[in-house]
Amino acid sequence: MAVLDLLAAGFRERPQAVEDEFLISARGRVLAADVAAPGSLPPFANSQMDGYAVHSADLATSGQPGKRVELAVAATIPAGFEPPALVRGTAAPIMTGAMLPPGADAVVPIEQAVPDSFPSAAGSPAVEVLARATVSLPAGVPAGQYVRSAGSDIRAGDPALPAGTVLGPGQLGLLAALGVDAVRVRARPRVLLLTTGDEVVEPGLPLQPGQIHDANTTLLRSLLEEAGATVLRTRVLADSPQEFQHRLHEDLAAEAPDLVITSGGISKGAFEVVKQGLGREDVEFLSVAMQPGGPQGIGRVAGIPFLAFPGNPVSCVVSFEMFLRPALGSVTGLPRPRPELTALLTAGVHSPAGKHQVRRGRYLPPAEPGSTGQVELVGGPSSHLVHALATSNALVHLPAGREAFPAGAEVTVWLLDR
Ligand SMILES: Nc1nc2c(c(=O)[nH]1)N[C@H]1C(S)=C(S)[C@@H](COP(=O)(O)OP(=O)(O)OC[C@H]3O[C@@H](n4cnc5c(N)ncnc54)[C@H](O)[C@@H]3O)O[C@H]1N2
Ligand code: MOO
Repeated sequence: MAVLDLLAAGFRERPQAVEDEFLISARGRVLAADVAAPGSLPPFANSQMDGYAVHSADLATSGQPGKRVELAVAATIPAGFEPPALVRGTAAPIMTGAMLPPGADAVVPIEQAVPDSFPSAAGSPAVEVLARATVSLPAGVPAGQYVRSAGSDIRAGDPALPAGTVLGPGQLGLLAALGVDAVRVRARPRVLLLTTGDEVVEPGLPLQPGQIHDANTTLLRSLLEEAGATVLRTRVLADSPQEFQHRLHEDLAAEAPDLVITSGGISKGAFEVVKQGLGREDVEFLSVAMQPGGPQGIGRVAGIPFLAFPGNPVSCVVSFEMFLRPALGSVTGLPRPRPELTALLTAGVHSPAGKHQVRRGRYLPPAEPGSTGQVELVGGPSSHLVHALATSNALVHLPAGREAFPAGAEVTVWLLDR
């Protein structure tokens, strides 16, 4: 809740909370305003089949079923042309998607005609091909048969998509069909992501003794982007509080983000760069009764929302999922991609009584739909276990106030792989 208040206030204060995005790069974005259809779909009555456009009255039933009618063949109507009116007593070869000629009110598929195929159009001028004297068609064709009438999908001016719609392929396809090439979407929260630690080295660079590769930047960037935020800048900063403070203020002055996230440097050691560097800022460092993700920092730096996550990679993930993802969802309008289920533990486990422990696990769906699945814990509770994280598909909640969870105990899991 504190994180949501912090983020929502900051995001609302930002002048550009919406932006225009071309359709081609709008997948996954959230519509900021209702979109009304600028035109109808289909825009004109057209044929649903390759066949003959007819006046249904010319094929009115006047005898037994199976009766056929011979009609004179009119000029062919390919897709993409505006045809002349259909003369009574004639049938015009028409292709799927081609505009129905004025007067025609039905289409007979080519399969029901005699002959039941069109001559090849290769090399012929489009509208003059397929000249044939007459065609035999079945009688008793109802008006409207195989006609896709104008506006039968959506009418001009009708609501197409409401504000708040998440733009997936179907929604983007509709907008494209309507001729819309850009949409107003909610702006993405912009994040400055700082990782700290003298021991932390970018992936790809060699390690000296005592050093480790930076997992947190990649983990947190991926989580942020998946949750609809954009990362303005990332940095790996050394354990110098002065340099940390200097760089942070420099970055904030260059381009103000909506949120700053740091990882590391906030617990009880001698070199807690974030804690020491922000001594005079409006940031509170606290200990949450959660494991991993116990040490946390929250506040504002130069008025900008600020969160400090602990340095262990799994602590970052758990902090993100518990505190930041719900708050980000509220400001972006994106749904939470973490289904919450109940599952039965495959083996018993102990958890510290005073803490909400979040373990990693593999969720196994139930054999019978409607019954409860199982979850098998992967790795131990320690927050450095990135391999265990990578081979898990769920976070497993062991709530505070209970120490023993026997095999078969019901627990809440959040699925990670959706
Ligand atoms: N005496 C105490 N020691 C510790 C406590 C405590 O309460 N008392 N809390 C422990 C817990 S829990 C955590 S979590 C960590 C949090 O410490 P910091 O936030 O200060 O993080 P660091 O010390 O900088 O790093 C912790 C750990 O994570 C590794 N790390 C840091 N950054 C990265 C990165 N970008 N990629 C991969 N790994 C990273 C770092 O090397 C450390 O191993 O404190 C405990 N200690
Ligand atoms: O709380 Mo720490 O985040 O266990 O690793």
